[in-house]
Amino acid sequence: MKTVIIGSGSWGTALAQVLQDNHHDVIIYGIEESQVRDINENHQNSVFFEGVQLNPELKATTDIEVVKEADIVLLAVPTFAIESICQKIDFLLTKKVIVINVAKGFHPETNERMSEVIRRSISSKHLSSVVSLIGPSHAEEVVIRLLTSIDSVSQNLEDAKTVQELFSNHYLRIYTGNDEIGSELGVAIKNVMAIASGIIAGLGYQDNTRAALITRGLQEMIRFGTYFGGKYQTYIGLTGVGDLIVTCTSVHSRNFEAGYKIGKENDVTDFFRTNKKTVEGVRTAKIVHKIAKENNIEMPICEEVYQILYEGKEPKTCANDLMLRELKQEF
Ligand SMILES: NC(=O)C1=CN([C@@H]2O[C@H](COP(=O)(O)OP(=O)(O)OC[C@H]3O[C@@H](n4cnc5c(N)ncnc54)[C@H](O)[C@@H]3O)[C@@H](O)[C@H]2O)C=CC1
Ligand SMILES: O=C(CO)COP(=O)(O)O
Repeated sequence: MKTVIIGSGSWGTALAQVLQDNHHDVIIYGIEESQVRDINENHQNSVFFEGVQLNPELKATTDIEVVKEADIVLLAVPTFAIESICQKIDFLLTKKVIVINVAKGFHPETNERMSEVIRRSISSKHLSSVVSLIGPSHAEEVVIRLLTSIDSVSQNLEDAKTVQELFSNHYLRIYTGNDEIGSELGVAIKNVMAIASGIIAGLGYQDNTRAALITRGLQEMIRFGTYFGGKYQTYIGLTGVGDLIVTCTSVHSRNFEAGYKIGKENDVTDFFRTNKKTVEGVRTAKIVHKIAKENNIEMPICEEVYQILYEGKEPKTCANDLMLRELKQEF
């Protein structure tokens, strides 16, 4: 089975290396010629992983026609690019493929989850099923083969198992699941919580505050996810609390890093002026704000992050408002 990974960024490269380590037939398609050359000639992707030597067998190409040979296509591009890349490959696919999604967030205009976008954008004659391969996994750790566990989630459990077997090895353990809604909503919203976690760290708060944020953030994820049909159980798993912990506490998290800068400066202006990284939680905060409002779902932490990012509210004031809002029973 041949897998084509679309996207030569950090996660696409790390996951391609997993398949190469597992001796599967895999190639990366990238639009950045310099990254593709770096992988092929230097066995590095130095923009993302400074000083890391990749599996020397790993290959990349700038030729999109390579998807014609694919049995499995893994989309490792940011959420905003998923629809356009699906439309592009749909013209080229010659048979039914499993499409693996790893992006975390929503379509920027329609607010659909990633699996929904993919099913709408690739014709059924080319799509066997969509599998989301998601969970607590910083590419920086997977690429140096540090022990990691994530979920292979699909409405089609057989295809989820195929993906589980393909990627599992001594440093990456994959579980299967079929709660597509709960899992995809969980990994999207945790990015907003990671921004919040960075903000409180930037403001100078410490461990008590972070523990409170993670716990109450999880409650918001459960409230939102179960409202739309996600299972409660999913939120005590890898795509719930697991991914929430890793992004709220890790130095690798770009969402945390963004929040930290905003908290430290007590202002969002410079972040928007300078940021060039993929920080999915920024767009997700806007979408969650809209959906929560329309459906009357209480999301106080997400709402404060939205206010900071889009309404110019001062982070210090947000922290204060969260502490002093109406007192509640915990459950
Ligand atoms: N980096 C990580 O540790 C993890 C990332 N993710 C998710 O994976 C998704 C991708 O993120 P990263 O790889 O981290 O981002 P990245 O910023 O490291 O790389 C994104 C790559 O996508 C490419 N790209 C953008 N538009 C494209 C298009 N139309 N066609 C082909 N390539 C295109 C860019 O050239 C870049 O190489 C995000 O939704 C992220 O939340 C999920 C788990 C872990
Ligand atoms: O999703 C991730 C880890 O599970 C990556 O997090 P960041 O996008 O914040 O770097």
